[in-house]
Amino acid sequence: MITALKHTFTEIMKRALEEARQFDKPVILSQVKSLNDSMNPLHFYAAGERLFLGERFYWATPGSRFTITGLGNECTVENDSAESDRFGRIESDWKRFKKIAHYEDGAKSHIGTGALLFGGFSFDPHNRRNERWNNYPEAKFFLPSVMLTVKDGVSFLTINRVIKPEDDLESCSAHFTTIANEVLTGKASTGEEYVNNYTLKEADTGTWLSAVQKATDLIKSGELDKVVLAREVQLEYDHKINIYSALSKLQTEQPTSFIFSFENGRQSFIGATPERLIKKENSRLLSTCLAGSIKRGKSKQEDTELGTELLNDEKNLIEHAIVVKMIKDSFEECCSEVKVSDHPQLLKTKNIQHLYTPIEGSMKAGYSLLNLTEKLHPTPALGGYPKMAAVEMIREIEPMDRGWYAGPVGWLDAENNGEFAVAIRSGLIEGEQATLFAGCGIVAESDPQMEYQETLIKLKPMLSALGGVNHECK
Ligand SMILES: C=C(O[C@H]1C=CC=C(C(=O)O)[C@@H]1O)C(=O)O
Ligand SMILES: [Mg+2]
Repeated sequence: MITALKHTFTEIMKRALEEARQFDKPVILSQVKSLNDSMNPLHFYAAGERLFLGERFYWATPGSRFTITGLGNECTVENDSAESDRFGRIESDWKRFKKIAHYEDGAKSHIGTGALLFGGFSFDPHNRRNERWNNYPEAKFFLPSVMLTVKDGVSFLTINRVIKPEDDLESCSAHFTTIANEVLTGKASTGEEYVNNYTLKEADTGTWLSAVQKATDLIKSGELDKVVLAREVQLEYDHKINIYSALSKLQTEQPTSFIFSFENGRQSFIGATPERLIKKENSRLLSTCLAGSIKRGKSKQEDTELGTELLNDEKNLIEHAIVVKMIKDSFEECCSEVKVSDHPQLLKTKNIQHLYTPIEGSMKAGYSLLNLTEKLHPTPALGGYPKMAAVEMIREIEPMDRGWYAGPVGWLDAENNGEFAVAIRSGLIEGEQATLFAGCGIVAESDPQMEYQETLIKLKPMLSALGGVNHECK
């Protein structure tokens, strides 16, 4: 529970220290201020490089209406459990912390301020591991040292400290003062603008096409209804990739998507995903069924015609309906007042149009955000249907390790409100190298070459953000 008290911050710190000593357990103390001048969240991210390189995150909802930017890591909540309890363990480890928040300068408790965890989950803990994902375990979250939350143009600064029984008042107090001084005066270094010289490698294209063919055969023989198969491409630059510049481009070019970055040591996992998995605001739950795709038109008229074609295309409608059914069934189990429309709409991003059905409900007692995340993941937009058969088929025939691609990425706060998106249209970046991922829902009517073309469109947002928009994959 967050406790907001009208005491001076020193008194609150003393109380947090006493509690830590009395129960011999760390206490999270959060100081939240509302800022008079709004801050640019990406500049804040860039300014954090000097002190917090390797421990930063960024999250922006479509249109940047809500952003959280975290710097530093007060504590990591993680597990490498291959069992289904990896979600529940994050929740119980997080609940175990006593949290005390102090809201200053008229700031009130807002969802997404105060103590908050940001991170994500891998797609499939049972899949083989590629060593590039070594620092991304099955579940990993950071409690930032300092965080900027911007909601509808209003900025809040949260400073967190994990207070341990052996801490003293002076060092705690110095932590809050130093961080506030550093981040409010720090200058953003946005890095070098680069000329994009890179080479692109597509691994296993033939293997992927055969996998799609095999999947359609198995679907036709009745083994399952749908499976999502993904592939990866590797980019090698002649300079270090500028993450700030990539995030800025994603933000400008993909305004209908969630923009995220999880910087973890020397690697950053970033992307612009149009697909929300789950959002919880008090008892209100929202999810998005997004599956079925077509390219954008070159003219307005062609774009509308393509959209109409998608809305009436049987193969894509089947791909979409399987997702709606699964999410609706899960919502009906966990929610009252489930609302879902009978027909999909179109969701357009810069490069692609999708079939889109939002779904909402009022969460029943006994469920939680991470509960729902576990229940939904992977939806048939990322895994397939039935779930287990699809995930097993992916393990068997997809020629790669997805790591965190297509897994849930997002945040939860002290009240267990929060939001997760599915980490598609994404890439893992380290130094001069990037690995980008894209997948497609395969149903009986799928044609391998058409699905391959669909992956090319899905790679475009990240290729463009990294400066390679005109590259045509083979
Ligand atoms: C798996 C991906 O997209 C999913 C989300 C929307 C549409 C999809 C499709 O039409 O195939 C995919 O299910 C991806 O972008 O890597
Ligand atoms: Mg598709």
